[in-house]
Amino acid sequence: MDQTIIIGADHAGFCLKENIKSFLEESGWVVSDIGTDSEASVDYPDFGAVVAKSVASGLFSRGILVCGSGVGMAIVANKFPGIRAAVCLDTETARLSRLHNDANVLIFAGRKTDPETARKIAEVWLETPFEGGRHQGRLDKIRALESGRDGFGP
Ligand SMILES: O=C(CO)[C@H](O)[C@H](O)[C@H](O)COP(=O)(O)O
Repeated sequence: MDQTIIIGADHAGFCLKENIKSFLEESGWVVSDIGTDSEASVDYPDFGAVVAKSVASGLFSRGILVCGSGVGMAIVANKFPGIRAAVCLDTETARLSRLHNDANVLIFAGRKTDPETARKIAEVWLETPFEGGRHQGRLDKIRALESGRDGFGP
């Protein structure tokens, strides 16, 4: 698997981002950190968009985002066609987001998840493959929705 990954956070996710970045580097990943670089208040869309665009364009195959609750980053990241971003508060959700959804962006809640739990979640998420099979057809339908080929809407 490609061992490079892009990571970003807002001020509420900064501390957890730093911790996860160290964990990834210790585990042999080459990490591209796009900020933020402190706990000074910033706007999560600025960072979520950079990570999501970098993954959607194929520059990176995986990304990680952190904000306070995970919700803001999820809303931003999932605006980009090709992005399947999952907020994971536990390892089971992380596992399923890979097995069933082929999630390509992992989102943490910096104000809810402790570093030890986050490291376990990241490990499971990075190591679990996509199961394919019946799940591939569902991803194909999401792709069709993104490109307007779904038959719904105006
Ligand atoms: O978007 C969010 C909440 O849905 C994120 O958790 C942000 O990190 C949060 O809104 C930031 O809040 P703050 O009061 O500006 O620190």
